[in-house]
Amino acid sequence: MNISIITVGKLKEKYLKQGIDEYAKRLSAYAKIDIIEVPDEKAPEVLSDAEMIKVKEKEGERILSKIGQDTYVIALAINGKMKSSEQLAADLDKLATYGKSKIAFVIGGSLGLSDTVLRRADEKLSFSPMTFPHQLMRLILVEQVYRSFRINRGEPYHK
Ligand SMILES: C[S@@+](CC[C@H](N)C(=O)[O-])C[C@H]1O[C@@H](n2cnc3c(N)ncnc32)[C@H](O)[C@@H]1O
Repeated sequence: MNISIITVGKLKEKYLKQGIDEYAKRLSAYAKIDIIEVPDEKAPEVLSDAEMIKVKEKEGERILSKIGQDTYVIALAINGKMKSSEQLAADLDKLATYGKSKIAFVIGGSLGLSDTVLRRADEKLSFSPMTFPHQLMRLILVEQVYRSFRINRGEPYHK
């Protein structure tokens, strides 16, 4: 399975980078993993609604340029569907069974994902009704994807 994680902006914090690298390394034993960073759109602190939409759409175009037509897209969205780890694992297994071998997880920038990206998504996945910083979300996601593969292989993993 080819898993890509598409994110907006450069990861700056060293402690997050170390965690993500560690889980990406572990995950690479089970799947081909690519973490793709697209540039964030520079914007002032305070934005009108219209400016916010414009920023998200620009970042969205960059995200979509990294996604092939045959890729199954899972957008991370606060108001998406919540799943247990076992459910995520089962769903990834099902996708592989039905020949969907390219999966892209998409994480928005600080303003979130554009409507165009959300429309392209095959599903929207929520990790909770709380808002996480997009860079921390990367770490949480890569750990959960790793956990999914361990669950699907029936390998022990601390609960
Ligand atoms: C700082 S959040 C953006 C907040 C923005 N106000 C919104 O509602 O999308 C950045 C990105 O992290 C991801 N994210 C943050 N919290 C999440 C959660 N609880 N579940 C799923 N994705 C989340 C989403 O992809 C979001 O676009």
